[in-house]
Amino acid sequence: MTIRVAVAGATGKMGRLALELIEEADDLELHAALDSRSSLSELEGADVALDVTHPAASGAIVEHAAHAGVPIVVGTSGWSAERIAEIGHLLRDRHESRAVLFVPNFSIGSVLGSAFAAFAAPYFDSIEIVEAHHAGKVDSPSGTAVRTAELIGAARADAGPVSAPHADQRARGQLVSGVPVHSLRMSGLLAEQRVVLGGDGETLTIGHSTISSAAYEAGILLALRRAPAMQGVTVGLDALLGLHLPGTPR
Ligand SMILES: NC(=O)C1=CN([C@@H]2O[C@H](COP(=O)(O)OP(=O)(O)OC[C@H]3O[C@@H](n4cnc5c(N)ncnc54)[C@H](OP(=O)(O)O)[C@@H]3O)[C@@H](O)[C@H]2O)C=CC1
Ligand SMILES: O=C(O)C1=N[C@H](C(=O)O)C[C@H](O)C1
Repeated sequence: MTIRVAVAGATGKMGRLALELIEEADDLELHAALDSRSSLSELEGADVALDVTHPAASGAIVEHAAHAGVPIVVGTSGWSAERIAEIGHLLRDRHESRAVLFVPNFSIGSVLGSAFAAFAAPYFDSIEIVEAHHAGKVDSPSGTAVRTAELIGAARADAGPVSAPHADQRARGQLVSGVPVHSLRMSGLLAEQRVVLGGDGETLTIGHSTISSAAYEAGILLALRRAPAMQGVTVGLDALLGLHLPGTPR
């Protein structure tokens, strides 16, 4: 069966990548390609939508897809846990069961890096995240860093909060789930993240570098193929990869 995909953000870097993947895949077909001037009604009738736009635009796109009964994969960053929870309420209020799949990072290596950090988190009281992105990225901290910090917080439900001394000083980063996150925006790179975990006499560093957008291809395809059969709000590719992270519902 062919899956008809509507791409919001089709003129952007991620959108153009998605169009190439859809063109090459036998089981995917382009339903609509939207840019900032398009009517959101173009999403309607698709088997699945992909949102890779801008944090300021993503909310309306997700809500339109939800109202139209179109499952949607949300790659756009800048979604907080609170806003994601609001989408869950919206779906429940409307008795709408179609999937809204938020994917903070389509890179399988990045998903694994965040998972490894969650597995290690209960064993180290000091944990900080340093993420670095290209200068064009408008949101900070990155969606990946927010997701990683939330997973660390969940994994430490029994161990207690991370030790983050002097966190009231701006240079100590932004606390997300109690984890200090430090954001760099600069030329010369695409996306990197380091999670540094400190214990007695040792540190453990879990690092991931995105060298090219090819890193996102497998995750985009996985999400587009699986979302049409999913239900409700899901965050991250972890469950789709069979990863069961500590402190998260099975
Ligand atoms: N989840 C993941 O793995 C990844 C997520 N991202 C995220 O994906 C998003 C897109 O990134 P990228 O492709 O690099 O961005 P680009 O700036 O290259 O493209 C943005 C796209 O969004 C469209 N757009 C911008 N503003 C609006 C609006 N108000 N309404 C509707 N469409 C709009 C643009 O259309 P127009 O041409 O008309 O301006 C363009 O098609 C970002 O949030 C980024 O952080 C990025 C990489 C990986
Ligand atoms: O804007 C980007 O480039 C990226 N955004 C996502 C994020 O906020 O984590 C994913 C990846 O890091 C690239």
